[in-house]
Amino acid sequence: MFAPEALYISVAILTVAFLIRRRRRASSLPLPPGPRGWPLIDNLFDWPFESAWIPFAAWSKVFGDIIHLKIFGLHIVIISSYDTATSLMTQASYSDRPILTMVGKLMNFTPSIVLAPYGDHWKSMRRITQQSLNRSSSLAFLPSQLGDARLLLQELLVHPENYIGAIRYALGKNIIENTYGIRITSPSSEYVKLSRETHEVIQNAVVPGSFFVDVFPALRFIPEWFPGAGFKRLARIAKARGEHMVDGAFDAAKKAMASEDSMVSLVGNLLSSEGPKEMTREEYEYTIKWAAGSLYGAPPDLPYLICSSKTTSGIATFLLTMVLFPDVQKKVQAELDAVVGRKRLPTFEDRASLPYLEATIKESLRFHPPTPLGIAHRLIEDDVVQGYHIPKGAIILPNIWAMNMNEKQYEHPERFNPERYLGPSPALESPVFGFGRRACLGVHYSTAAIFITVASILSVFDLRAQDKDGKDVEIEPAFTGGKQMMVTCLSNRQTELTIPPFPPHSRSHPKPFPCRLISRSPESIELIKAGTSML
Ligand code: HEM
Repeated sequence: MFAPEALYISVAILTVAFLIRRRRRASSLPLPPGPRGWPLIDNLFDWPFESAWIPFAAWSKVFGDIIHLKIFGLHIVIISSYDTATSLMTQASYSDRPILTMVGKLMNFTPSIVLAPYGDHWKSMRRITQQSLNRSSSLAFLPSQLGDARLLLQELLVHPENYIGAIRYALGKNIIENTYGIRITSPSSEYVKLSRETHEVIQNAVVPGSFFVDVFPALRFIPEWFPGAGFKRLARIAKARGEHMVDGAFDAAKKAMASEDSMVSLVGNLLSSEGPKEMTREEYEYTIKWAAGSLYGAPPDLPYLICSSKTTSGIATFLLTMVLFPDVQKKVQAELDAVVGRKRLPTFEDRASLPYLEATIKESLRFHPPTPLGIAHRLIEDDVVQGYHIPKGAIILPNIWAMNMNEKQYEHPERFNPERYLGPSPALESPVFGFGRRACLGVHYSTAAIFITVASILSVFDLRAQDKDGKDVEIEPAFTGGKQMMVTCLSNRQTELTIPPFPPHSRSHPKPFPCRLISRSPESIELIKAGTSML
């Protein structure tokens, strides 16, 4: 007679046997190839200090698309192939993040979406954020994005030299308003200031080598009064500011909902709904608070909290390419003039009729991605890939920059050529928004922001490679690079990072470059001045 118990037991035994065998088999296989290290310190001295994506790309030509490095026992795997990254990083086992000590544990930012480990809290935050940021829901943000682009033009008319600061403020204002429904009226508004102040203390904390706890996570247990334990004091201040920022903005959003001129916001919409049945109201509000806190902010260089910074980097690279390649700029403007004309400013309705501009945006993101090494994932269990053993706990870094420079994928990848995205068989879009279950949640929102910002600027301004006196200057394009990466990995050897796996400098943006914004005509100036009243 058939006994179901016997079947269950047999299946369980076979599964365990399979897993043990797989594990044994996996660990008997070779690790992926990579530079040969030294005893004990492994590849410590191989680790590139500057713009690591470039030497990693050169190694991939020698070792192949999967490179292995080890630093004090920590396995790091760098993937340079789009197909391999896509097939691996969509799997649940590749969807964890490294655990952080200073920023995550001591400063308490682990509950944010970007840092949260793969698990229930992260899944709930991701689900509710996706509800508001998916393709159709993000259409609700377009009117405010258009309004902020018009305000930006007015600011650029008065202070054209501060174009990066003005763009950063416009994007940050828009995120805070849409997330919390709190009205932001100037760069000195409370929640912009709070975000900047939190940023200041965290920024100090992530400077590599400043704190031994970066390298020895166990030091976090020493008391604050102990000589040399200044980092504990800093962590305490950052934690308090972070809590004030995340909790304070959440409470302000609740108050804003009750006010007469309340704005539609992500937090407001979520709080108005019941939430999932399996969650208590308290759990649901905690999830909303951290989901919102993860999107919050205006200042740059805080990629683990501040999403608008990557959009600013993307726009800065676009503007750089416009001054580097004036012929492309002329073509973009010719298209804008043909579709929008010179008597009004662009709107989102024009987007589908501006394929050359869309192609130029895609090409500038490919030309230099805002996060050339993505954001690190962490492997939850042993795996075998192309006959190599990838050990549990390995840090997985996708080399997006190398993928964008792959000759097999892109003809003359070093050339800036928007045409590759036009025609019947356009090139592959660069994976700048990351991979799999952890892929960027802001893709629709941020591509809309990039479109309306650059379309608005180019319809009324010419961008020239000139100094402030109007003298033409040669531009040698240069991008910020990633000094922190080694400290990141050092401190992560116990899978507890103090420096994030995506430290400030893993976000890369153009180094300051001369760029003069000159209004295209007297009519352009009138359009800018009338811009917001025409909405
Ligand atoms: C050009 C602009 C942007 C770029 C290039 C970008 C890129 C990325 C990348 C590479 C990741 C990591 C994906 C991975 O782990 O594989 C990421 C994660 C994320 N992004 Fe963006 N991002 C941008 C703008 C934004 C904006 C504006 C928002 C919010 C409105 C946002 C929200 C997020 C969130 C919440 C995550 C974490 C996802 C998770 O860990 O589950 N991003 N982004």
